[in-house]
Amino acid sequence: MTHTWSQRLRHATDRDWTASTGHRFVDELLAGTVDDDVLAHYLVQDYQFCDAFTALLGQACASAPGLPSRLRFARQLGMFASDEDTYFVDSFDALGVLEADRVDPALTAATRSFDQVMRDAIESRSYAQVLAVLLVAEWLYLDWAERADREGMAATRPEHVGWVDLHRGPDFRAWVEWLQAELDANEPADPHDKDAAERAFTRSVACERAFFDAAYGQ
Ligand SMILES: Cc1ncc(CN)c(N)n1
Repeated sequence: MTHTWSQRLRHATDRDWTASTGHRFVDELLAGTVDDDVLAHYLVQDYQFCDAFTALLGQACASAPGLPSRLRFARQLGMFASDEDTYFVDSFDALGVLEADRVDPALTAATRSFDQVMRDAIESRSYAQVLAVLLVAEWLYLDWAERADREGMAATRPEHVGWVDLHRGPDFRAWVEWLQAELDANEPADPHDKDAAERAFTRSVACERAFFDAAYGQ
């Protein structure tokens, strides 16, 4: 069976990928047992992740080869600015997160590393490098959130269920499948660009794992 470029990258990073989708944080989120301090810490860091992530979506829009792709990113940016931001604000309120931690928290090493990966991709302006990082961030999240469909979910609190629901369902799945097809359709002919995109993919998967670890202070 032949595999696409994105499938090969996914298999090459299986160790960090499955450690992320099967992470204790995901187990506890789905079970509804994640400690409030752990969740608050994770969400505070993730809100900062969202800054570079939004810029990355903007760069994808700019680097895309034409209007249909640009419009796809523009739609996703709109969703990100509405539904996802509302989730953060509501969850910060529910968890009693202080204003200073919402706007200017101390960043963990994991957050800084992921931020650097995203900013490197932005600076490259390479469509493949930008897509590689975006695809990991969305595909890996779809993969763990769909555990709720496969295994069921005991969680009921909006802070728990909301984070799962933002990363599953037909619209999010279609977005991830589109990103995957877009990366495969834009595999660079330039070996340096291709190599850099592969490194960006691999670094991103490692960052996802470290990001979950950091929620527990590891
Ligand atoms: C660390 C991380 N990775 C991915 C996602 C999903 N966009 C996220 N919100 N945070």
